[in-house]
Amino acid sequence: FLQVASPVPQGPNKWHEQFPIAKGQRQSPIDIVTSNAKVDKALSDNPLKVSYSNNCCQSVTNTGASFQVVVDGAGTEISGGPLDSTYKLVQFHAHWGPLGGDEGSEHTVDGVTYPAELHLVHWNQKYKDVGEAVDKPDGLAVIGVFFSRGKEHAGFKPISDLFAKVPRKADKVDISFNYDPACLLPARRDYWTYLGSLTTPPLFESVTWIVMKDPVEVSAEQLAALRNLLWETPSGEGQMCNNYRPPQPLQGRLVRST
Ligand SMILES: CCCCCNS(=O)(=O)c1cc(S(N)(=O)=O)ccc1C(=O)O
Ligand SMILES: [Zn+2]
Repeated sequence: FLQVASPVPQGPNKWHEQFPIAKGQRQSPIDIVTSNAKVDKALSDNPLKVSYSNNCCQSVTNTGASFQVVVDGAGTEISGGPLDSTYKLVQFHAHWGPLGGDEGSEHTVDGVTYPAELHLVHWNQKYKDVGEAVDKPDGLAVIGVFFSRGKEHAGFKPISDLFAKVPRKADKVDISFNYDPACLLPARRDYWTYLGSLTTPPLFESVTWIVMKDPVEVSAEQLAALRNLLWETPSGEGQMCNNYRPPQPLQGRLVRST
């Protein structure tokens, strides 16, 4: 009769016990100190090329840690900028804070947080699949887009409207409409880039981060819709929030800028 509940996931400050790489040399996220970022002409000489198709998004799932829009790789590629190879989009998700708060992003800019941060995850086509790429030093490229609170984002609405349909872990709904994830990128394509890691376990140091400088505006209602997603808390099921890792030591890494 002893109830053995499934262990509630440990917070970021405990991850190092099971994932020692949490204290590694190229962990993410980081605080981007804009005055230390180095403009690299090479990044603009070979501009980041984002070519997504508008029928690549298959479904939205509640992973128990975020929402995840699963993408089939057909034609959704990025290249150029800091990338030495072509990478394909596999999924996108986000991290966010408490209702109405201003923290929630993973990367911060001169110590400033945003209410949420979107991650578009891509894998290097030199590997046979994402499972092979996920722990290689050049295996992944993640585009980070800050969400700020403002007017409604028409492009994010079809996705944010689906969160109420996937309240619990492993819930999944198909995306039956055409959707081009490029609509989530800011108009100005300037970014910072540095070598880092996954921000959730297994925390592999396999990510070339491309963090867009400009946030995109989403409405308070769209940020609130993120809380239609539920997850396990120590006191039972609750609204998913504060699913972000705080900034990690830079360890002498260079952040480059367009
Ligand atoms: C085989 C283990 C896969 C773990 C990494 N998968 S992932 O899609 O890259 C990912 C990235 C990230 S992040 N925040 O982009 O580093 C978060 C979650 C996941 C996930 O799998 O849920
Ligand atoms: Zn993420």
